[in-house]
Amino acid sequence: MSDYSQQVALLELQLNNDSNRCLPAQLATKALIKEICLSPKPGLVDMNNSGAHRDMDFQTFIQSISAICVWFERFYQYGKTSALHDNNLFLAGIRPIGIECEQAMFKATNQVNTHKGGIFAFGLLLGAIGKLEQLNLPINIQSICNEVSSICQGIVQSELKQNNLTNSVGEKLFKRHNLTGARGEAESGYATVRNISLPIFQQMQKNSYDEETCLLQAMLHLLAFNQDTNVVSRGGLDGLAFVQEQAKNLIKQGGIINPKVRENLYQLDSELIKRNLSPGGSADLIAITWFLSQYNG
Ligand SMILES: CC(C)(COP(=O)(O)OP(=O)(O)OC[C@H]1O[C@@H](n2cnc3c(N)ncnc32)[C@H](O[C@H]2O[C@H](COP(=O)(O)OP(=O)(O)OP(=O)(O)O)[C@@H](O)[C@H]2O)[C@@H]1O)[C@@H](O)C(=O)NCCC(=O)NCCS
Ligand SMILES: Nc1ncnc2[nH]cnc12
Repeated sequence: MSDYSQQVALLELQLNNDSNRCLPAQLATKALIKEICLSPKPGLVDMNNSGAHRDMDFQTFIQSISAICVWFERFYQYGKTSALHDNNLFLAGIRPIGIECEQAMFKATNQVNTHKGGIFAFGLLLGAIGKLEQLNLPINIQSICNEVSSICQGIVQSELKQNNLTNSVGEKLFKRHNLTGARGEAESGYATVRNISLPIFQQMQKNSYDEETCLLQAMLHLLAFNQDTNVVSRGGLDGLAFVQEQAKNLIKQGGIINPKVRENLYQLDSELIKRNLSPGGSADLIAITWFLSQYNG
């Protein structure tokens, strides 16, 4: 068994052993476990190092997952009980749960932001699945993503274009560079995942590569194409262009199935650490890629 599979199995036992929890909540927890274990992830926290982060490490992420996974059931149940609400009301109702979950994360990590983007995304995905289930509608990649997109319809317009007041990282970057970040990705129904990383992940699976290799290849494509506001907040648009160019170069060489590229990933990790660049948004999308792959067909 690879280090990745061993660590995933260990953490599954430790963090995901409550069989009373609904399946979507268990899958979301699994997705976060797989993301943190996947290594090497350039600039990000993984099993090898803390990437470009000085305030968090692998253990911080385990504490974070342990604190937030108990909230996943709440998002799903909210989706069921609020299935008949219109989309605006649905979103307004799920946000306080998201904020409470964020607070639980900050408490568990000593105020470090490990999964703010992940909570936002999985809150919406689990809420959408609960709603679909309650309405007896089909549950698959397309229907889940359509539902998140409907729930978030107008969120970029209303929170980034009009009421851009709180000056969160996302709001500042929208003003400066027109980047729509986590909100844009949700409103598009996870277009970057559906159009880029998920097809790559599925193609690799079809070609019988192991899960770790499939996820690393999906990650390379996210690094190459995702407009990651975390990278921009630390390194500006030049930082984003650098990460994307490097990843595109590795893809051109065949990606992760070329053993030389696997080696180069370690070099890219060192380079991003040196430049203080961390693709935290892409980390979330890795987890979402795996999660959605479980709803294929
Ligand atoms: C809507 C919110 C997510 C608001 O947050 P904000 O206005 O800050 O929005 P964004 O910058 O757009 O994104 C927030 C996080 O989303 C991830 N992200 C970034 N780019 C993308 C992208 N293109 N697609 C998808 N997701 C993206 C990213 O999260 C990850 O990185 C974080 C760790 O990185 P780090 O570098 O450590 O970040 P900081 O500590 O902030 O900075 P440093 O000082 O270290 O440099 C980690 O969170 C990852 O998950 C972005 O950070 C949302 O917060 C909100 O409204 N919350 C309320 C709850 C809610 O509404 N929930 C709804 C339903 S549950
Ligand atoms: N592995 C990781 N490293 C840094 N930031 C992240 N945000 C989500 N996952 C992350």
